[in-house]
Amino acid sequence: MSSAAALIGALWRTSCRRRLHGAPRRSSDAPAQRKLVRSGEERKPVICIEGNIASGKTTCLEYFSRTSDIEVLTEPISKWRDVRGHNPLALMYQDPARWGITLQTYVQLTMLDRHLSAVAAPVRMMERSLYSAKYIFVENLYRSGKMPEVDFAVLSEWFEWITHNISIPVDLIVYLQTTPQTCYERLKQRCREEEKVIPMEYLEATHNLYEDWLIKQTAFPLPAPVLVIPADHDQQKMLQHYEENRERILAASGT
Ligand SMILES: Nc1ncnc2c1ncn2[C@@H]1O[C@H](COP(=O)(O)OP(=O)(O)O)[C@@H](O)[C@H]1O
Ligand SMILES: Cc1cn([C@H]2C[C@H](O)[C@@H](COP(=O)(O)O)O2)c(=O)[nH]c1=O
Repeated sequence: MSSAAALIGALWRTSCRRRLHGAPRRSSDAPAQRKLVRSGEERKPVICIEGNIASGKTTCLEYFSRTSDIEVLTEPISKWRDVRGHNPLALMYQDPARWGITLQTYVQLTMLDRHLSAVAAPVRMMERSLYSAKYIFVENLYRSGKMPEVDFAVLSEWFEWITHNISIPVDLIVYLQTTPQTCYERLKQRCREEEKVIPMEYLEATHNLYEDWLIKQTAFPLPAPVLVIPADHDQQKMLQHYEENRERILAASGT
C-alpha cells in the first residue's frame, strides 16, 4: 500500500480542534488527542462527496475535475472487484453473511489508503470516506442480520482504532440527496454486473442510514459540516446545482 508507507516516519502531534458551541458532535471532537499524521506535508482541504449507490457521485466528481483545479479521487471500486484475482464485491452480494467481513475489511483498508495518499492539487475531492463505509455499509449489513455480531465487533474495533490513532481530516461533506427510487433507476441503467441482485429494499435501508447520519444527525458523529444538494434532477439541472454551489463548496473547504 503506497500510503501506508507514508505513515512510516509519521509524527505524533496534538490535535486541538475545538467544537463550536451548539454544533453537533463531530468525530474529531475528542479532547486534545495525539494522532498519527502524514509528515512533511502541507495540509490541503478535503471534501467528501457522499450519497447512496448510483446517486451521481462519480458524475459530480467528473464535472468538478473538468472545471476546477481540484484533485479527484473516485472510490477504489476496481480493487474491490479484483484483489489478486478475487472479487470480494461480487462475493458479498452473493453471500453477505459469509463475505461481508471480507469486503468491508478491504474497503476499510483501501479507503484509509485513499485518505492518507499525498494530495497533489490545492483541494481534494473524494468519493465517500472511511466514515460512510462504516456508518452506512457495515452498519447496514449488521442491522439487517447479514453480518454476524463477531464480524461487526472486529470491524468496529479496527475502525475505532484507526479513527482514534490516525488523523483523517475531512473539511466538508457534500451529500447528494436522492430518493431510493432514483438510485434504483440509475443503478439499473448503469448495469454493474455485481449489483444486478440489489433490491429496492437495500437502497431504502442505505438511504435511511444516510439520512440519519447526515440530515437528522442522530446516528453517528459528523467528521465535518454537511452541504446538502438535492440530486433527483436530470444531468443538466445537476450541473447547474453544482455551479450554484461551487463557491460554497470551495469556501467551506477554506480556499
Ligand atoms: N442526474 C442524473 N440523471 C440521470 N442519470 C444520471 C444522473 N447522474 C448520473 N446518472 C447516471 O446514473 C448512473 C449512476 O451515476 P454515478 O455517477 O455512477 O453514481 P454513483 O457514483 O453515485 O454510484 C450512471 O449511469 C450515470 O450516467
Ligand atoms: C463504500 C462501500 C461500497 N459498497 C458497494 C456499494 C456499491 O455496490 C459499490 C459502490 O458503488 P457506488 O455506485 O459508488 O455507490 O460498492 C459496499 O458494499 N461497502 C462499502 O463500504
